[in-house]
Amino acid sequence: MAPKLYYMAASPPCRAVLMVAKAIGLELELEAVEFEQLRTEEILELNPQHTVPILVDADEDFTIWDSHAIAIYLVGQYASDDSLYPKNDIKQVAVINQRMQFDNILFDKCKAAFHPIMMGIEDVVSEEASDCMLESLGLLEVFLKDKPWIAGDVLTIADLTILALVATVEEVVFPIDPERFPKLSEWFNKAKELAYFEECNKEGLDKMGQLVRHEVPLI
Ligand SMILES: N[C@@H](CCC(=O)N[C@@H](CS)C(=O)NCC(=O)O)C(=O)O
Repeated sequence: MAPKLYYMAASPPCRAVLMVAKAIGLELELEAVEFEQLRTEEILELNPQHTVPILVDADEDFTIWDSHAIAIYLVGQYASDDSLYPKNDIKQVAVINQRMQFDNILFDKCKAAFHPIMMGIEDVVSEEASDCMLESLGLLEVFLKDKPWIAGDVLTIADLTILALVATVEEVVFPIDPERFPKLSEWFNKAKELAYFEECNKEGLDKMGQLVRHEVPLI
């Protein structure tokens, strides 16, 4: 039985997991959930933190949430090789984990920017929130200074988790300025060419754009 992913298309962490599954050629059973379902008994039983993505791998009697943890599990359990997360290379694992921890920080900054708009409290991303995002993008520029991918010489799950978020920033706030962020821009253009990028992100990016531009109500 295919592992089941509870997801929302608009959610960057969910899109990151979709990309990881595609990257390793794994078919998932997809269960789309709405925002207002997240605090139902069914979801809270799976994830008391009431967030998506959530992965239920019934064959393995295993449930896990958080996009980064799910990505590590899927690669370890189902990938034919471990290049996306080389678990025996402890230094590379440490760098990938550090980058994914940074992804959480960037996620919080994006949430601070988008949430007030999605909730109808503000109309546009505030200058302060925008500056915070720009500061984080600047750090990504530093990570990419001497290496082509976020955690080094090869594509890893850190690229895929950060990619889903950077694509969202580009869609709903501002384009990644190649003058200001040349390395990030180069990485982003290359990552968008991944065969599965469009398929995993298009619907969610469109939806996110509509949510932030008030074209559809959040709830
Ligand atoms: N660090 C988590 C973040 C997950 C997260 O916050 N997901 C949002 C959607 S983008 C969510 O489910 N929010 C609902 C809530 O917090 O109640 C991950 O990477 O999976």
